[in-house]
Amino acid sequence: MSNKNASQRLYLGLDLSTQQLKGIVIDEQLQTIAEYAISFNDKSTLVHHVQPNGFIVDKDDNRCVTTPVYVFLEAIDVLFQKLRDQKKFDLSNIVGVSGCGQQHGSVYWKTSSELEKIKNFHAGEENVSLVDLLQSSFSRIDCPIWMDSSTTEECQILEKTVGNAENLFQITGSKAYERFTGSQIMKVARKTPEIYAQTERIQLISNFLATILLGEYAPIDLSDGSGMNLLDIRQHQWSNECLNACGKELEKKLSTKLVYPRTALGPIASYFVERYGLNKQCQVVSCTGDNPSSYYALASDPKTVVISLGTSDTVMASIPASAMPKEAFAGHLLVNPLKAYPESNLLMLLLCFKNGSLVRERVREETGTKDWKGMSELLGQTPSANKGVIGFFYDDHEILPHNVQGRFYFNADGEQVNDLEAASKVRALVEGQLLAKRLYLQRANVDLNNNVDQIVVTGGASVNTDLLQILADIFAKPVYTASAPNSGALGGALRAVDVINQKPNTVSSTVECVVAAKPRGEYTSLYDDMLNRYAKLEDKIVQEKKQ
Ligand SMILES: Nc1ncnc2c1ncn2[C@@H]1O[C@H](COP(=O)(O)OP(=O)(O)O)[C@@H](O)[C@H]1O
Ligand SMILES: O=C(CO)[C@@H](O)[C@H](O)COP(=O)(O)O
Repeated sequence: MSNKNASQRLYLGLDLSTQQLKGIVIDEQLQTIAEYAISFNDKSTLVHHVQPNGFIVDKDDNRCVTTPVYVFLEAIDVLFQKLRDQKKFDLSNIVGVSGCGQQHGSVYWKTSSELEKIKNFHAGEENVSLVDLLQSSFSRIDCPIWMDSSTTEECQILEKTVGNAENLFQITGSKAYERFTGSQIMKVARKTPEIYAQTERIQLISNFLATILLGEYAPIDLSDGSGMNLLDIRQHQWSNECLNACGKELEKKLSTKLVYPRTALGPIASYFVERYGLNKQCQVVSCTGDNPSSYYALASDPKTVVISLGTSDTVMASIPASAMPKEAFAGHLLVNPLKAYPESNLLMLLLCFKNGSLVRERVREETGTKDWKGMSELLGQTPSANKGVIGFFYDDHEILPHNVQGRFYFNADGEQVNDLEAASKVRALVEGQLLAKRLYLQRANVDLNNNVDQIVVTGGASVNTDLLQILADIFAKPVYTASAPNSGALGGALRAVDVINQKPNTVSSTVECVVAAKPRGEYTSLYDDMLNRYAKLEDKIVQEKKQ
């Protein structure tokens, strides 16, 4: 163990995301010491609870999408085993741990009694796993995740109960969205009242992660809590109106306490000390949503737009609370993890596009390309703006625009066509996905000319420099990437650094980013025109869907 250093102070960040659990260990200088990813679809690592994609699409209703809680639990054990078995550093040097989770998903606890076994775990029980210890803890095993879009009826009820969509937006920062936890909970309460009654605690995936690390129920954090349609984002409290609409005595099931993303919760559970060698002094810091966590890591100032190209594609920006629009828009406002409103008067804008990496993978396969390099070669065969061809790829019910599904291809004359040849299809996909990001930022009144200096890109696809060049050209802004693409996990590690070292509440640690693509001026007006055509064609698709 040559690299071990007894005085080293290390910080662990975790990201319990859609397809994997990621972990990153950094030192006091914010340098990466180690990175790990446990894929939910990898049979060689998740022996008992592997899932083909990390999630299950219901065969009778493809709008219902869940992940068994055991997948999360096994992945946590496997990640800590990997940490224990590596020889790079000593786990007892980890002084703080925090993390994040895919947003909106919910975990249903029947009882906390078995959590005691994690908190007060005794050596000698080494062979039991988290799944073994928590066998009777859950009132339902399948956790609805953010890809679920089965709660349209519940969304309508929620909006109606508070008056209308506009009112819900003014209270919670979002109109009703199917994946938001409020309507998901309402569905459990309406369709399976016996399960709702048996449920003692409902958690987001982020505070579920903190709960396992602590060995006791951890509170929901305000930034991730903003993705539930249940929180009053100005008051930083639950909205009683929304709670009452979604379930009986819901506050009790969610916990009254809400915390800011930088809150020390207590020491790590003895399970992790006894089994994996963590230090019993290691502190657990509150966990948040993967998007706020990435934003925390990468947004050095409010003029940075962060784009995550993961399973979903997301766009994040800061907007002053005073500029909160009077009219609801298609996007979400969250309690800002950087500088929490009202101190700094900033909210975090989040735009989420459901059809992200999985559609890019599918189109790559459809066009006969084996890998991302092959896809780049196809991209190289067509010019910027694709000779006027535009495509919309909503394989799954999209979020932006809301609930539209299908593929729509248009030629340079704006006529709909049945299919596109391979090279044109690949470019239509990439340009269409990236144009949508600019369009929805504009629709959310973000002034790209005056209020945005740079774009920082993260997530699995952020290593693809061809995508980043197109992004720079479409936005006419420089595009940066961080050295570690797993910024959600990194944000967790950085929050642990900030909390353990008690950095002032308004300054957060951020990582250095390097320029990955510069905008090429000759394409700016081409993409400005394309954006106008894209917006009109999208309107047409949405209007036709309504008829
Ligand atoms: N070179 C690449 N080009 C484009 N996409 C990539 C590349 N490498 C990985 N990806 C995509 O990254 C995705 C995973 O991103 P990630 O941010 O880790 O997802 P999540 O956090 O949602 O689990 C994969 O689905 C894959 O399609
Ligand atoms: O629903 C949203 C945000 O509103 C998603 O962004 C989830 O948070 C999942 O994130 P990834 O696993 O795609 O990073």
